[in-house]
Amino acid sequence: MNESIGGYLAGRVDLREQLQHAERPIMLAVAGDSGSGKTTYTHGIRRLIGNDMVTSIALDGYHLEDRAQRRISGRLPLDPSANNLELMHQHLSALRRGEAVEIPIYNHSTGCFDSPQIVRPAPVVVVEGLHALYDQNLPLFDFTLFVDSDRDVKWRWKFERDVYFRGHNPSELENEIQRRDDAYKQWIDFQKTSADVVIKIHDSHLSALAHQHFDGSLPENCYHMEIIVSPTDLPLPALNLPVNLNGLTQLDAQPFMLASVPSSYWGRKVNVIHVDGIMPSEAMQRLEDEIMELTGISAEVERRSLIEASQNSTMRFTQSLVAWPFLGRIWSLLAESHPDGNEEFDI
Ligand SMILES: Nc1ncnc2c1ncn2[C@@H]1O[C@H](COP(=O)(O)OP(=O)(O)OP(=O)(O)O)[C@@H](O)[C@H]1O
Ligand SMILES: O=C(CO)[C@H](O)[C@H](O)COP(=O)(O)O
Repeated sequence: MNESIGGYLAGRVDLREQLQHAERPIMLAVAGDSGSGKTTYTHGIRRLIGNDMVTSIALDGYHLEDRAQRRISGRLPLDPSANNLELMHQHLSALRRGEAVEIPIYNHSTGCFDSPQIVRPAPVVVVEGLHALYDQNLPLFDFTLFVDSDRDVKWRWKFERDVYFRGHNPSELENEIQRRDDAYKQWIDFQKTSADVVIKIHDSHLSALAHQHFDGSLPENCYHMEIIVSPTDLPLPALNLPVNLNGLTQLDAQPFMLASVPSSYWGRKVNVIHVDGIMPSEAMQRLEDEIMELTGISAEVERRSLIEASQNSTMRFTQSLVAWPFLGRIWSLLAESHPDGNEEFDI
């Protein structure tokens, strides 16, 4: 497989074209707590492959109770027995076979279930949910992610979003958030041990690295992110990140850190990529251009990049770091079946 991916990429095959002719969809699963950033951190995948190539499924539709029923029963949605995991598995299996499925929909604005919706799988299916990486589902996925935000960060995001956009009562939410801590440890957290990539998000560490006094200024939404990836020997193409070294010594130098640390994580060898501060936006743009060049979807992507220009460059960088090993997995699946990249592939 490793030799063939080089030949495959050398053939400069249009990734989108190949995915459209695939026998079955590529299945990506993202697990993590509510408000941890699952949708946010898979955004790079949508951006770099094209939204039209991706179907997203939220597993919240498989809750057995709506918000009002949960208020009475006292059950939390994190409890696996409060979800129809069997139906979820059947539906995910059908999607993997490329079949359309009528999936249940939970509406967070109303706290009620909407009518089920027919979902036809696009070439890439992104499955997001609390229990996405439960054992029975793992064989269905080609790539798995777990988003592991620090408690304080996660609850800050969740509280703000749930109160302003999901109509939650602040004091009820405060109560629920306390109760969710133990449930998270019991039923959700362990899924990180089987994920291909784990994203950890903490408040920025940069000021702690300063001598005597931190003199920089960090924007409000500045985080220290760790991307934990299993090292690969896939001969993926070089990706260059041009950083202007001169910029590091200028008066207006912005605080930024990038580090790669080989480590162990739950008995596995991993590389931990640390990102913190403000990534220079030209460097980010050049990196995205390189990825776009490789995936051959530039026109499509450029249009969307404009729409997303408001996102900060460090966030986009992290999204690309998450998307890159996923693209590597797709390339290796394609190469495995058709090293010359010319025929319909059968994965
Ligand atoms: N890096 C970030 N900076 C600022 N806000 C963020 C960041 N990541 C996520 N958020 C905010 O946190 C909230 C939750 O993020 P997101 O929707 O990605 O989480 P989720 O895990 O998909 O949530 P759920 O499963 O509950 O729908 C959003 O309002 C989002 O804007
Ligand atoms: O853990 C969750 C997954 O997102 C939500 O709390 C669950 O889906 C219920 O939603 P809501 O709190 O909006 O009623």
